[in-house]
Amino acid sequence: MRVPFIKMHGLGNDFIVLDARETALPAIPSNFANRLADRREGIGCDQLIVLEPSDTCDFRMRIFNSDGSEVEACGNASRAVALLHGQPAKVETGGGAITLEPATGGASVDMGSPKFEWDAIPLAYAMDTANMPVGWDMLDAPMAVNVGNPHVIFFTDDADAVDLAAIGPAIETDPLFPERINVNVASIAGDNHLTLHVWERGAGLTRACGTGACATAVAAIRKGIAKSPVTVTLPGGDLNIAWEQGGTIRMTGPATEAFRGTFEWDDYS
Ligand SMILES: N[C@H](CCC[C@H](N)C(=O)O)C(=O)O
Repeated sequence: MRVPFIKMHGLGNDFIVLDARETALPAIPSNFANRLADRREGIGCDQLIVLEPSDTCDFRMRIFNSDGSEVEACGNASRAVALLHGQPAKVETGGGAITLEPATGGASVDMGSPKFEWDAIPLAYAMDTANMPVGWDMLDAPMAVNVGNPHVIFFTDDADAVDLAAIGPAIETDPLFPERINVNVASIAGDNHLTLHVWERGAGLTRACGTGACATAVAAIRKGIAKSPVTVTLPGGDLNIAWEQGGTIRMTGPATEAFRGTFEWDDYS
């Protein structure tokens, strides 16, 4: 069965989008997302995004990392889907409902409210998520935030100097994080301006991570080292994150459609 796809990205964090809102697709088999995401034998992407009907929202967005794991949230893909959908929408995700507002060349997304409780991250045992008594090599005293998906955030003097490819996997899979974790390393780039690198759970180093930018901006505001709105500079470019204590997170930034095509479903299932 030939299936159409749309290839999109948000600041270089790239996606294959399958739109099953009008025409149902077969159930997503295990080992499907990772094979389609393979950059040599598949189409290649950081995440596979599947749009489906929803009983509670305008539609549902499912997110699969390139390792095949299905997860709760994807900020950059939310903006890409907003661009594709072309009008405001309330979208069901595993991490809760989000609101998309397309804007020229991208979108603004209400990502919902962050959670800080240790068991909402989740962590394997109780601790203060604003100043965690843990460390890995040169990274210590992180914060943790759930923005639909779980993030640990390290602030350091020079985020560009951290070899995140070397240390990221150990943190991602540490038993402290029963559902694994997205690993964020940030430094101050200026007033209300952060530099950020992310080792993504289930995808590794990406050129941008929208939920990582949200979690890191929220952590910086909570820590008192930045005020909303915060500009977050990732390797792929800038995102604008607005959040006030007690409110929801608003992420604004670009999204791009790269190309469209079709693939043979049976070759990957
Ligand atoms: N790796 C993430 C999902 C993708 C998030 C990222 N691509 C974004 O833009 O938020 C996780 O396992 O929670």
